[in-house]
Amino acid sequence: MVSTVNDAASGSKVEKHAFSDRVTIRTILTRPDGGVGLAGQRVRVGGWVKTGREQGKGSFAFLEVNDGSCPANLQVIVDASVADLGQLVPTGTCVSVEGLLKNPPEGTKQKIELRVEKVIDVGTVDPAKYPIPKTKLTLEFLRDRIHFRPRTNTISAVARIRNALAYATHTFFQENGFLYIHTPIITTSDCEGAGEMFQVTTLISEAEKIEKDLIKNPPPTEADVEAAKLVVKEKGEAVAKLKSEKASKEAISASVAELTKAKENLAKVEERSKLKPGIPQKDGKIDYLQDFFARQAFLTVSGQLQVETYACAVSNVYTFGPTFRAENSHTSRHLAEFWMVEPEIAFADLKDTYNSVLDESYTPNDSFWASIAVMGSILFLRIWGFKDKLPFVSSFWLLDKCLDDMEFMAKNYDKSCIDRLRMVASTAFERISYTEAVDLLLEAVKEGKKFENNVEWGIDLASEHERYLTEVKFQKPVIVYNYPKGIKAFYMRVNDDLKTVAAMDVLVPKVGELIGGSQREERYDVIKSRIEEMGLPLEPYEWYLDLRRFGTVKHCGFGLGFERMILFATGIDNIRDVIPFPRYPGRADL
Ligand SMILES: NC(=O)C[C@H](N)C(=O)O
Repeated sequence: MVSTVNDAASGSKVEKHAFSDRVTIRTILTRPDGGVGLAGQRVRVGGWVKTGREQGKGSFAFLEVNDGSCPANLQVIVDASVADLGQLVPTGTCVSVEGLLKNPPEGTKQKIELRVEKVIDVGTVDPAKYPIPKTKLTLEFLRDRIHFRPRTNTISAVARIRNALAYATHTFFQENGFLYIHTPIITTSDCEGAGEMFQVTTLISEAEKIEKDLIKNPPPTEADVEAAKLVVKEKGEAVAKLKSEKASKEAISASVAELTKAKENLAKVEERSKLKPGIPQKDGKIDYLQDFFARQAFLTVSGQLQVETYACAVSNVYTFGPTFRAENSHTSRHLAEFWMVEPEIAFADLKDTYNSVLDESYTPNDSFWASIAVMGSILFLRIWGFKDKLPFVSSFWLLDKCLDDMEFMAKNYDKSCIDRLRMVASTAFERISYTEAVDLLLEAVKEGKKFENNVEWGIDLASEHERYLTEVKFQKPVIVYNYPKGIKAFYMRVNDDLKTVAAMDVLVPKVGELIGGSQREERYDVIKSRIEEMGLPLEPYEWYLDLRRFGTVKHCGFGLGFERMILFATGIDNIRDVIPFPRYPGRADL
């Protein structure tokens, strides 16, 4: 039995995994001594062979085994007397083995290796057929083998970083008194009013079912219905006759039973005779009353509107979940399904004093800065003047939790990713109004900078504009605020100039827009006319208007694109590679 074993010499022990009889490779290799102090201990490990080779004329084999608990592989040595080596060496083979940890001979790169005494289980691989046989494969190639890509160094590192950032997000909000609200995935309101929603309906599958059924069992004809009606009539008359003849109770109830059966049959025949192929229509339009929810429903584009109902009741809330946009975007920064962190705070407004709040030379050095989700919150707190509530801890969350993965990213994808995290943590963010941003872009154009998209006041900034501001002009995160109301959503608070809204976007190097937020319009009359002005129907937003009719409160919130934060942290170029199962036009594998 392999369990925790004490090493008397060093006092160190290797921890057994809580839910299996193995130890994770992480517990061996990520110790400060690299595992040296564990020599002599007996352990069981399980994992997948990254590379394997037979040595010494087939007398033993070296296997590099990885179990996903850390980026590093454990070197495993198996003698030919212990197992069939040919079965163990192909890349992708799964092995569960038991043996003794040993210090390898001087001069080798490993600090500790496992000498196998017993092979417990093998999940074999036919190398000629294994879809990801080589170790260096492009990320594009891996997108076509989505079920195997977690076995690669990059995708497993991304998974660990993603996990750490999700943990950081919840930790930050939990430690700062926010309630996590599970907003619905299926919704009947279009938060952004942009009509980019995926519809949720059973009308199509129901119609297909009916069509198939009607082919198999053709619907009853009018004559069938008449015949069934006739049977009911006859059975009814039979009952009446028996009753008038004062027949026995038994005879009457038998006859009533037959009548009931005939009536049931008629109901069925009538029901089936109404079945029509195709989507149900009424007055020339699709009849959503017959849909699953008896109305049109969609996948959410944002949890904001619903989370506002909780902000307007329990004050500090956040939601963190998947959101969906049916936007035909083929860029490296858009997904049809992505995760968003959305805090919402009541009793908060865009303070006139925020200048002074931001100008304070606060140099944060806390773990939460490493999670950019949290960076957003800190920004939020800074912008809205809650600076005294900033958390203070001594190290970077991501560098604390996943230093080895971050080093892997720095080595293979983006040399500057770790420095970028540090920079964001220690630099005061630039803060400019939209009008100033447009002026700066126009200035750049004058000086010869070429943009594909025309620059003028009133445009929605394109990603090339955003990246110019954050990467070239300021070379640090930039908060752009007070956007023209014409390009922003109906719920944003109209500023006194009546031309702009109290919105802010946070632009960061590498990704451009990371966060979009705003103060919400709390004035009933203003928001009602904004909805109308934008040509949106009032009826679906009546409940939202109620929040302003009854006990309205100033409140603010933002949405942070979780995958964009991972792009920012890792330096990976394409957003499709930082979500486990990317969905984009033309693709929804698994
Ligand atoms: N919660 C937010 O402010 C995010 C916003 N609803 C968006 O989707 O951009």
